[in-house]
Amino acid sequence: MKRLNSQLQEDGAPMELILLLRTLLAGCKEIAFRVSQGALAGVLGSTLSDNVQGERQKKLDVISNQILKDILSESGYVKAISSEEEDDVVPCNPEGKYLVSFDPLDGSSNTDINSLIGTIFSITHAPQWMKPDDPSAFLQPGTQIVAAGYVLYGPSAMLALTTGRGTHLYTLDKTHGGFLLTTPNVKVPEKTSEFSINTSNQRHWEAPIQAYINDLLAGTEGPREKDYNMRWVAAMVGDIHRVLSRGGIFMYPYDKRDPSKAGKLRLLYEANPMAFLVEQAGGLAETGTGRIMEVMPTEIHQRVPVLIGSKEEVETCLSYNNKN
Ligand SMILES: O=P(O)(O)OC[C@H]1O[C@](O)(COP(=O)(O)O)[C@@H](O)[C@@H]1O
Ligand SMILES: [Mg+2]
Ligand SMILES: [Mg+2]
Repeated sequence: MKRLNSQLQEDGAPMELILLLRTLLAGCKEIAFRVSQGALAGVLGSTLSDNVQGERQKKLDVISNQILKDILSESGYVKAISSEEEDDVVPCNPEGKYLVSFDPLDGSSNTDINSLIGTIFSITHAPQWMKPDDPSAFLQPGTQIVAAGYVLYGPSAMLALTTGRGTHLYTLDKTHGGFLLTTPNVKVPEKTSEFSINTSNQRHWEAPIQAYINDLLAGTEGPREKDYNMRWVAAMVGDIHRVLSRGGIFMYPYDKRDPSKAGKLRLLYEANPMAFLVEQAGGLAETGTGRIMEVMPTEIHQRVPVLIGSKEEVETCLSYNNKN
């Protein structure tokens, strides 16, 4: 099986980007090991502190964040880091060519129930004008991303990665510790009968989303004349991996619980990297009013509504905006 390195070279990735990705993934392998140790290593449970998102941090949030911060800041390739778990950007090597944004541990509510969790990341060029502690350099639209991916810590540790030449899936071979290419150029089916949304928020959704979901739930008796199945992993990395693997629509739309927030999921750490991966696999990634990757960020912890997945299903969902 092909190794990560040769696929990245085949995709024309510059050597320094390949070395940065290998460094980042070495951190993810360390996280995969810590996660697999679970209670044996005392990594389960919560800390006593809340992060800038206002969420109680899990021990694994803090551990994963520290592992990635250390390995990236020592690498020399990175000018600065922005993390879901850090209030501000973390300055690294002033000569570094790249910026890395990451969600060190996605699916935090799953850590203590041994369910799916992962790490999500994206890489952009570091503007020469920027000072390493300048957050404005991170306010680049998703169209500027040069590499994005996630590592899913599941029954097997899997990597989904794109450098803009398709999306490939790799599996971590624990015998020699390398990621091997298991699905090259994965394609998201255009049609699906599977949707993914936290329906406990239904009463807070806007009317078009309410109508769209009601029609899915109506099945063959309804206007869609087809039965749909529902899945919710409560970890975006797990739900998007299912979408990449067999199609579907994953949604975390705007809801009225907190009108000051445009959604729950973070643009830089979650929505943009997942949008790049799914678009490179032939799917769509929308906010409801436009392409996620064209959103011009205004701050590093910005949230956006998310509708991602099978092309025809996302288009149908968006068409409900025009219905009375
Ligand atoms: O608890 P809810 O409303 O189901 O939200 C689940 C969503 O929240 C998240 O867990 C947020 O990510 P973090 O765990 O990194 O904070 C997503 O992975 C997931 O899609
Ligand atoms: Mg997350
Ligand atoms: Mg997280």
